[in-house]
Amino acid sequence: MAPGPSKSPVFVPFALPGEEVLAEVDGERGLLIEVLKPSPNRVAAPCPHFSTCGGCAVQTLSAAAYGEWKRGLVVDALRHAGVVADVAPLRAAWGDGRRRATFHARFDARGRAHVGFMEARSHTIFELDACPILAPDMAGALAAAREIAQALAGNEKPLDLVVTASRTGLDVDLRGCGKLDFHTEQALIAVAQQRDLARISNHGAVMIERRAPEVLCGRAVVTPPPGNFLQATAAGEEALTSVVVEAFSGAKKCADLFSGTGAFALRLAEKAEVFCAESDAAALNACLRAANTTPGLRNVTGEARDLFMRPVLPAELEKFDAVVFDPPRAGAEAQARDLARSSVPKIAAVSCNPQTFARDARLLVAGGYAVESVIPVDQFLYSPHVELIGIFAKVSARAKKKRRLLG
Ligand SMILES: C[S@@+](CC[C@H](N)C(=O)[O-])C[C@H]1O[C@@H](n2cnc3c(N)ncnc32)[C@H](O)[C@@H]1O
Repeated sequence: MAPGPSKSPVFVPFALPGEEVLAEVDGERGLLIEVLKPSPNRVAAPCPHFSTCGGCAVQTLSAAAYGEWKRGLVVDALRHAGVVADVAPLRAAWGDGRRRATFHARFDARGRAHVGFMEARSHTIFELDACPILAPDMAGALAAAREIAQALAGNEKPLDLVVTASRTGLDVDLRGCGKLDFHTEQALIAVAQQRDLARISNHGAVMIERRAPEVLCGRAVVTPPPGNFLQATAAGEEALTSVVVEAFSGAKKCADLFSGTGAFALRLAEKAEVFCAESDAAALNACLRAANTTPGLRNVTGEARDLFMRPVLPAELEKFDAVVFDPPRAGAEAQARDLARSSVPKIAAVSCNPQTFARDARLLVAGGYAVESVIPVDQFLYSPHVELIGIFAKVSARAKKKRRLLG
């Protein structure tokens, strides 16, 4: 962001703070032509597709500046919401790369499928053979996506392919192609065989499952339902869950709200009984099945429940020593209100959106919770996305009074 000719700010993608640049300005946006005076924080972009591919916009910041910038996104959101908290340095959790990606496909007039990511500032597909931020287990994902898309060429609708690396092979869920006829399904089954894919589904409906996809959650082996949410990197899931497991050590009864397929629950169940609540019944069942088939885990129970409409109430929460909640980007306002009114001793809030995290944290603080730690976690290398985790402890009325007296 820089002052434009009219002194109103102009957003110039790929320019860094403090730089002097030559840009073609159109309204509030500028097209970077040349960097005249580079920032001392500027480094060379590591990816050859930088600035053409729309995927990874923030590659030219030095590691230290990048870490401070992402941490700053969390600091700003908390400050804006009026929540006082020390924010830890950014934890890099890229591990060996992304184990899940959504590729886009579009078809040209000759019926050729173009598959890849969107180009920067455009609706054109940027085709690439390899993406450096994908995990090695995603090798072959782009080639498989291209063959699948080509088999759907008659379809013409814009298509998305969600590809997840599982330990039994790639798991592909198609979005946007509608109901397929017999011949197209047969062509896709042939691609699955040739490419040795684990599964292909069409918007959650399994078309072919050659092997059940498997993902490890601690000691448990989960078969996620098609197109299921999964933390973007295995290292990210490990980073987030290890903070929660450590914060909840000693807890005997825990709850995992917005539990998905049990990333937190199945690890916590190594030491504690866990209750899960999640709106997606298929994800919840996958978690419960994994819990039941993993020797040595404590009891894991669950309820398919819409926590926006029907949050777990303070009276229901009383039996838990610790609760983790990990909602979608919209956050968990209703659930945070009820958690704030409970006396659960320890709460972990996990989020992919600093703004809604800050709003929910403010509710917890207003309800008598103290912020013990806030840790930003980076799974989405080179993107403006940041995950974060906050640990909160209930301050009893007596302890609160004592703290006030002590200043
Ligand atoms: C960010 S994911 C977290 C999943 C899991 N904790 C994990 O780490 O893999 C959010 C989860 O919230 C679930 N969800 C979305 N809206 C919900 C709602 N209204 N009530 C309950 N669960 C919901 C989604 O299905 C998804 O599993």
